[in-house]
Amino acid sequence: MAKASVVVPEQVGAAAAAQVGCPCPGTTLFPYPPPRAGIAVRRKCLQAAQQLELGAGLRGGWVESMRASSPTHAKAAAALAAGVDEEHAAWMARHPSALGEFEKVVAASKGKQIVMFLDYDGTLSPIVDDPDAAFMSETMRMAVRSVAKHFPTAIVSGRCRDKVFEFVKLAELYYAGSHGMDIKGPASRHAAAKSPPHNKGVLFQPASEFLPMIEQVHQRLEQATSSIPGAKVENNKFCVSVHFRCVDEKSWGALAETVRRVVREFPRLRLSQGRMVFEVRPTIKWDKGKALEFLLDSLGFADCRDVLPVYIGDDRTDEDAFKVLRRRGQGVGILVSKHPKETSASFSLQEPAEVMEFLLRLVEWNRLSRTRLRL
Ligand SMILES: O=P(O)(O)OC[C@H]1O[C@H](O[C@H]2O[C@H](CO)[C@@H](O)[C@H](O)[C@H]2O)[C@H](O)[C@@H](O)[C@@H]1O
Repeated sequence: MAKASVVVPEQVGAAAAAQVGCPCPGTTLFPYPPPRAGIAVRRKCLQAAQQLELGAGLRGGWVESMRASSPTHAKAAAALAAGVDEEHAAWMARHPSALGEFEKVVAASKGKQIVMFLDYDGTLSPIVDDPDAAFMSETMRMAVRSVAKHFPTAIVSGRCRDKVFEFVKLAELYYAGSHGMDIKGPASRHAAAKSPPHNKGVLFQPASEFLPMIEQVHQRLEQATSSIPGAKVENNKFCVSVHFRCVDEKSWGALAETVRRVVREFPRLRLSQGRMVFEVRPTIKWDKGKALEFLLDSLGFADCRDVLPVYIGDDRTDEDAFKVLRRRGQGVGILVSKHPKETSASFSLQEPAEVMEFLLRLVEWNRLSRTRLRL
């Protein structure tokens, strides 16, 4: 494991929260130990594609970048054709399987509290054409439920929080929707009683002022892309996704140009790219990495050496969280990918089925460790 040692974590989450106006920086929002029931909380082309910032001069590279966003598309096909297994082997040596190296992962947690962070699409559910049909299997749900019984567990997704909850359906988890811009803790009668009815259990929404703007850009994007067959615009509350998975490749240039033109009308919004999707979001300095730190702080682990955050994700937006773990020198970043990708994660898993296996092994390992301690 690249970063097995623990460094003193800074209170970056609290500071970041303060930066965007968190009402309660440095405060423990989520009581710990975690609730049993009811307590209130992804070479060159790829690099160029990390951020399609407006005015970045990447016009010519947009379609290349859109191709690169589908690992099963150009890069993988080219790699297979050239028979470059070596590249894959070298990548696996740098990012070994979290299952193959399971003992190393759990050894890093010795004497520490594991906190689980799980991305949704491509991590807990397989990637499908229709974003509204990205269902999670019942067996995966049971695995996540078991993990949450042992460790505080959060879902960190680009999706709107309500939508990801509809898919996951587990009230005992922490949810960070809209790429971390909408954070909520587990359902708790006590906390709900204290919250205004419209705001039950909501802990942090650093981009609330952008809501009207997101509505506007959503409408403009729907209007502007309606003539492009297969384009789908998804309102994720504090951000908007424009999907091109079902758009004919010949129309990708036109779609990219359209999205770019619309987003230019909104200087306080920025454009980036995920897996066959454009992401439009506020320019605030908030991402999945900041959400991870916010959640750790809120759980009472701000200055704690005895915590091991484990973050599993498949997308470019998950890289922000992997970078935070590297910077802190604390935790385990696991990228879900069958293909070599530039990543700051230390380990890899190939697909959601392996994520499930990993989660179940973790539960079993923890159960056995606790039993051994009792004997
Ligand atoms: O952070 P995540 O939970 O991974 O969300 C990122 C985006 O995921 C969804 O889109 C992706 O999955 C779809 C369903 O498999 C697929 O059709 C699409 O091509 C992928 O990009 C979601 O629909 C987006 O809103 C999220 O931003």
